[in-house]
Amino acid sequence: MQIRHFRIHSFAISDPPLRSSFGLHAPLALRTVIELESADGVIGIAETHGGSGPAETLESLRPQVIGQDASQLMASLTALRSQSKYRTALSALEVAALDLVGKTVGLPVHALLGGKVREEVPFSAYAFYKHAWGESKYGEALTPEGLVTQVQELIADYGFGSVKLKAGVLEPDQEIETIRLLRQTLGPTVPLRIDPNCVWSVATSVRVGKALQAELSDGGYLEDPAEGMADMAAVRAGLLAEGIDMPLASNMAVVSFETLAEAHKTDACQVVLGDHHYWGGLRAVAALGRVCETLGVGLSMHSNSHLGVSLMAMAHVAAATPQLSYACDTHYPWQSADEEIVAEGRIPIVGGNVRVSDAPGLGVTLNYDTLARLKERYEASPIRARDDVAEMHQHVDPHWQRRRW
Ligand SMILES: O=C([O-])C(=O)C[C@H](O)[C@@H](O)C(=O)[O-]
Ligand SMILES: [Mg+2]
Repeated sequence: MQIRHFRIHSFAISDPPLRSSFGLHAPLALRTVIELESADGVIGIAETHGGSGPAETLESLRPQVIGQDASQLMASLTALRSQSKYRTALSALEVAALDLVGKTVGLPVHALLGGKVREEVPFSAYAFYKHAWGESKYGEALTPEGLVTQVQELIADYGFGSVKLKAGVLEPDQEIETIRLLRQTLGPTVPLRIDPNCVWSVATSVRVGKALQAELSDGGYLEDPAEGMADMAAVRAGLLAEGIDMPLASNMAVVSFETLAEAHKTDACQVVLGDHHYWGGLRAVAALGRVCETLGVGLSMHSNSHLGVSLMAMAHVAAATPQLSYACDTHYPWQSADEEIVAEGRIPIVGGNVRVSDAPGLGVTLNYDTLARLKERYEASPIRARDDVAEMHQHVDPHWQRRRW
């Protein structure tokens, strides 16, 4: 399993005009796929964040990757683990190495992680306020009613059993109304979660939590309402003082084992959104499950605009992590079917679930024609990093600034 070739592919995929408190998604989202090829010609793959920064960090590790045995690669890179700038690159290398090992020995990645405790991994509908332009089949959603229509369409297409609202876009009262309308429309049993990406003050966060006490209970949560550990802890304390034991979830204050330890001291986070792309890989997320169990904290999963290699890697680790207590996030429905780089085709989401593959490795391989097309798009575009503010300035409001409510 000696690694002979290390290929790094930067590419761009279409992305609809989705809104968040950070601004507006650009028409192109950047991704990277890596390939590790062994002396026997077996290829392990992984998908990670895109643009020049991630590609350069991966490139800088080439001398430490070439010539290593794939089964020992992560051990050989141990010294870099403590440096946060390498965490995303190490995560991608770990996934690709596990895929290579799995494809060589004939075992699926979930088996290499200790075995699957579930065949199907639940994912949540990820609803966004959205503009009309672009080629997405989902139309404009800039009102509570528009958002509910979008969610109904997502559920009709994928059967999702829970819903996340990307908030921090409209006035908080309109977002409260959106969640209430979702509850009325979807009935009492669909868990709802709301994530304004830290754009609310402590007082607003507590006010929204109080207003949505009923709607966000029973499997829902309030995700990253306020910025930083101290404010998250203050929101928690404020809600408890009102007699509201609503879980706060986080992928912004809690981004590592170190920050989880800090959050635990102040009760700032009751649900961690793990993400193998930046927590250190699939085994780090599996370990996170153990830590969450020990701390009495729930586990969910964060996503970003992604394709099937990333989605299937999430499915493998989620299948092998007994502590997963919430449906995972995924942006997958926002990506175009004709841009899927997985040769086996688009990963089905049925009944809100992804069935984890039992084929060797991740169970997916690359469609090199599609990858070549998406790489050409990357080369032809000047975009090398995500900039949602610039998109807002260009397409919505030249004076837009991130609002703090
Ligand atoms: O839960 C989250 O914070 C995310 O999913 C982060 C993403 O970047 C999301 O805000 C987006 O796609 O705009
Ligand atoms: Mg979030």
